[in-house]
Amino acid sequence: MAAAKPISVEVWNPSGKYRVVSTKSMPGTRWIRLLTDNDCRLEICTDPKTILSVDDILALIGNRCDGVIGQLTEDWGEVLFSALKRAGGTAFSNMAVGYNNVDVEAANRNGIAVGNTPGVLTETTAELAASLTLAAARRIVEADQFMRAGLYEGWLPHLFVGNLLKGQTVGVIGAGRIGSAYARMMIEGFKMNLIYYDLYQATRLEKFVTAYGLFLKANGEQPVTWKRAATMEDVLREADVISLHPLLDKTTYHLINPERLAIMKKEAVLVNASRGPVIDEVALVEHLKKNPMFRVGLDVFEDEPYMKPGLAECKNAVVVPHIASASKWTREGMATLTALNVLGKIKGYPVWGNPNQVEPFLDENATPPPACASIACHLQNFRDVVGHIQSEYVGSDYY
Ligand SMILES: NC(=O)c1ccc[n+]([C@@H]2O[C@H](COP(=O)([O-])OP(=O)(O)OC[C@H]3O[C@@H](n4cnc5c(N)ncnc54)[C@H](O)[C@@H]3O)[C@@H](O)[C@H]2O)c1
Ligand SMILES: O=C(O)[C@H](O)CO
Repeated sequence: MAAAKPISVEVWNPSGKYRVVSTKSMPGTRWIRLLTDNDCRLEICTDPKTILSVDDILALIGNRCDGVIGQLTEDWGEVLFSALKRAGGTAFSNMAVGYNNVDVEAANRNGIAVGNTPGVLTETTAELAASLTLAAARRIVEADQFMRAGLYEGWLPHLFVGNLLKGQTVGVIGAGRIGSAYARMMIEGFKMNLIYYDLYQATRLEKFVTAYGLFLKANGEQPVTWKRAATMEDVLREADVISLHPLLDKTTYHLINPERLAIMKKEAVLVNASRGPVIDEVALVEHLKKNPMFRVGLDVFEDEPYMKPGLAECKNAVVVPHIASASKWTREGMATLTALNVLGKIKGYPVWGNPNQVEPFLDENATPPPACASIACHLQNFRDVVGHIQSEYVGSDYY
């Protein structure tokens, strides 16, 4: 096999015993300190390419590498995991909670633990989903463009009329950590009623809505209500706003398809901050064109970084470039968790007991616990991944 092309890196703590590679520079410095203070030589890729190819990453792994911090845009399969194993590596962490870019079986075959970053991005991502909901419902982007184009001539009764959220129904598909956080924001913030669909019951979320409903009633206001839908179609038929928060797997690929779009309300708002392929984007573009009152807010796209033809021209779509977890605190925390996942595995630490409670790892003023913060897939601990890592925490009771 031809030697892989060298790729530029920035080296920290050159004499460190363990070699850790990060395929990207990440926000903050704590993650760097945690690794270098623990005898790691850290190499951060400085190649300006946005998405590294498998060959680029092979070059980074080289002949000796203990662990890699990678990105959701990279294709982590047999080629990379077997190379990492040959280089003596045991640890990989995705800088993301979702790891649909990772072939966990290949990682398992090669004895590589796979880490992810749950919890630290829950509120940040839910807040972006809420922002997209408001932007789509109240036509913020269209109105902004109108202003900047110098078209505003004065207040008019029909100008950019949108949807009121109060008293309407918010539908959540995938009421896990982020879906539940989003639901709470929309219910508490806008007094919306909830209908949700998940494989598991979101008991804590249900209790929250019940208690909030009682509070409103006691104060002479219309109480909010909740319903766990028996089918996804029930959510799509009943909700005025629908936000998608499941993981991407075979069961959620093209979950929103032409048939399901057809049963949604003509003036519904659909939001996606999960993964692009959860929506059949070609069908969505058709639907947007035929139904100008139907609006979407999209953070993710089927063929990122591209949009399907026609989407960019749809005025009833608000589109942002996969920035849902992009708050400073969250991105720095994600970097910390990925570093601690890799470091913990290299040091032989146990897997942290609850991947939904990662706060002890994020305290800047304390030494993190001697544990792998969140390992989604591990040779001796291949407990879920397909059945889902958080299977011990089912009931979606994270939030
Ligand atoms: N846009 C972004 O930047 C961004 C940021 C964070 C997370 N995400 C995506 O959001 C996803 C969810 O993250 P999370 O932390 O809330 O995960 P989570 O595991 O807490 O929640 C996922 C929920 O989806 C449910 N689910 C699985 N299959 C389903 C199905 N077929 N139908 C209905 N529900 C189903 C699960 O039971 C679970 O409750 C991630 O996997 C990731 O892909 C995107
Ligand atoms: O899965 C994730 O974490 C996001 O897509 C990036 O934050």
